[in-house]
Amino acid sequence: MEGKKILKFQSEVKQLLHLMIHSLYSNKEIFLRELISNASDALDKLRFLSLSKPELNKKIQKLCILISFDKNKKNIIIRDNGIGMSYDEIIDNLGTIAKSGTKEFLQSIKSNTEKNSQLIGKFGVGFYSAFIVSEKVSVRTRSVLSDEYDGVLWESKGQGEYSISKIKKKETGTEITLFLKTSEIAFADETIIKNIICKYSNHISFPIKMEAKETQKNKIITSDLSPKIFWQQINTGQALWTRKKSKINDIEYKEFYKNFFNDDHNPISWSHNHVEGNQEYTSLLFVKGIIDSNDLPLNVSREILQNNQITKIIKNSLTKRILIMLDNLSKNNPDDYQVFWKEFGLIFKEGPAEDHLNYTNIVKLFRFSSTHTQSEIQSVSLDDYVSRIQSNQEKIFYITADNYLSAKNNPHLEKLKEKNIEVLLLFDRIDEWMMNYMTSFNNMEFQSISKNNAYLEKIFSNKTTDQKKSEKDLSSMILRIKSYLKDRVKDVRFTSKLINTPAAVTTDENDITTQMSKLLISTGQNSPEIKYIFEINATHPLIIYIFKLKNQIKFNNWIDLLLEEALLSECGNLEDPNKFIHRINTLLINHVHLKRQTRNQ
Ligand SMILES: Nc1ncnc2c1ncn2[C@@H]1O[C@H](COP(=O)(O)OP(=O)(O)OP(=O)(O)O)[C@@H](O)[C@H]1O
Repeated sequence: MEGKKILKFQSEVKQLLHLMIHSLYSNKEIFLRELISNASDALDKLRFLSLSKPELNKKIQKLCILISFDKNKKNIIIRDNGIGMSYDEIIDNLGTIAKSGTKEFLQSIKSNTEKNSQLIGKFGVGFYSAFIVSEKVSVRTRSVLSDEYDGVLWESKGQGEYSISKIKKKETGTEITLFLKTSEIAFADETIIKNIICKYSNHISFPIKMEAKETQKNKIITSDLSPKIFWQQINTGQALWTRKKSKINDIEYKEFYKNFFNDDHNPISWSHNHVEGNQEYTSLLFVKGIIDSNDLPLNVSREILQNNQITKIIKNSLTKRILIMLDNLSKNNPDDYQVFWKEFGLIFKEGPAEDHLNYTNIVKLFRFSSTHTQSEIQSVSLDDYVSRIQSNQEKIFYITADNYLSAKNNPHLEKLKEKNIEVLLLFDRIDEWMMNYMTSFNNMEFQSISKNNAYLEKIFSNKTTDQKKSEKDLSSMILRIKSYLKDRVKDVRFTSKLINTPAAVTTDENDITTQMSKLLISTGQNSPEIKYIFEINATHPLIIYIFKLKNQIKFNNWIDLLLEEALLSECGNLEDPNKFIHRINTLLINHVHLKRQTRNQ
């Protein structure tokens, strides 16, 4: 041993170690998963390095991870013949935290003490988890690029400092010895170690071997009378996705997902396929997924991989597969699909704009709130909508608003509700933008009911005799309003859309909608000013009352009030709310005076 140095851990490592050791760590056994995963990474790195250094080829013939234990010495040893570490690398890797993920983990831990133990499971916390069960950890390592006198011994009790010295090490690779705390000595046990490996590390593609003694069952033919030690492979050595679908049960898929992706929850669904043909690959998809193919180039720069023709073909077919998987889930297990939609619906809504190729299959998976279900829960599919459509209905109606209640109570819905025509209620912020791309379904166009349009006119053209008479009687009112409002509105007209509401505003077919304008403004862009069409319900008692007003000032005041009400309902706010409040108060005072006068007479 040469030049032993004592060095201090970076302060974040100290924090992490403190947490590891003192937090309520219910899941102590994961220390082995983390160390095996590091060993497996080290083997992968060596394999990768050998691509550019053929002299390392013979080292990659027998890559493996060896685990041994000694109950009496209270230790567990994890060995790999991977890439190893040099003196400087070990200081960088085991003395500091360079990974942003670990920093993020520390951050979340600090602000969320209650969920600490849950959180630890979510992040791969790596090497330092060894200190959960060990009072001392010793690492003997030698980089494949160093000679035998450049081995390194790193030791620490996990209390703020570590020692480091140069040693002679014959083999390249890393050997980690865990000196177990007395309270954790139970981990030095064959069955326990085997179970942990099978639970967390079965999918590791390198053999994980354990020291085993000869027993009656696994007798080795030997002339020697003393029991033989040999290395027994514990993991199946075959990644889960490479096994036959029929030989894997649901529990294995679920456990694999949770361990591989560091997730506490079970996957909602998965799709496991082996494809043969021009390209051969296996995929196991949980939205997060694994693709295993020998056809991909070994030169794994992300750009090269993404632009590769084979990657593009695989990507296209996997997108289709995921859409089929979701479609099956939505049909066979709508409750689980609802969980998916709640979590990912917003992202999914980017689909029509981003992926024209799969447009039909994407929009089929959309779920909406509608006037039929009368619920904020987005559960209506476009197929559901079409199945309930009226015999003469040619379009799919929708309305966009800031939230469910303003969509549901929008006055534009009044007549449609009476006619039993279903309307989709869209109130996610992305919806208005999405509707620019979601133009049709099953050859039916979408139609916003707050936009003026010839088809909507047609739907409402079937006016009652009362309505026709009222509109005829009140026809002069339109001109009177127009000459007062002038260019404050684009047009004034009668409407038969409304029942309980005296007036409403709509936008012209080719004009920008209120929601789109709001979206532009909220993203810091300029929005053109909207000129609304002011629509009057000629059968409403208030309109009939106003029509009869001879006093022009009073008439104008009422028209202002109706326009403000309509704008408030459409936009959710007013340019000058105080003016509106003042107007209402004046009208109320007049009303009270009038009542008093009548009583006094
Ligand atoms: N057996 C090993 N052989 C070679 N290098 C290793 C080994 N174990 C750890 N290392 C080095 O130490 C670094 C830190 O390990 P640590 O487990 O803390 O984090 P990580 O492996 O980068 O991430 P994760 O949190 O996902 O495990 C690794 O990135 C690797 O470079």
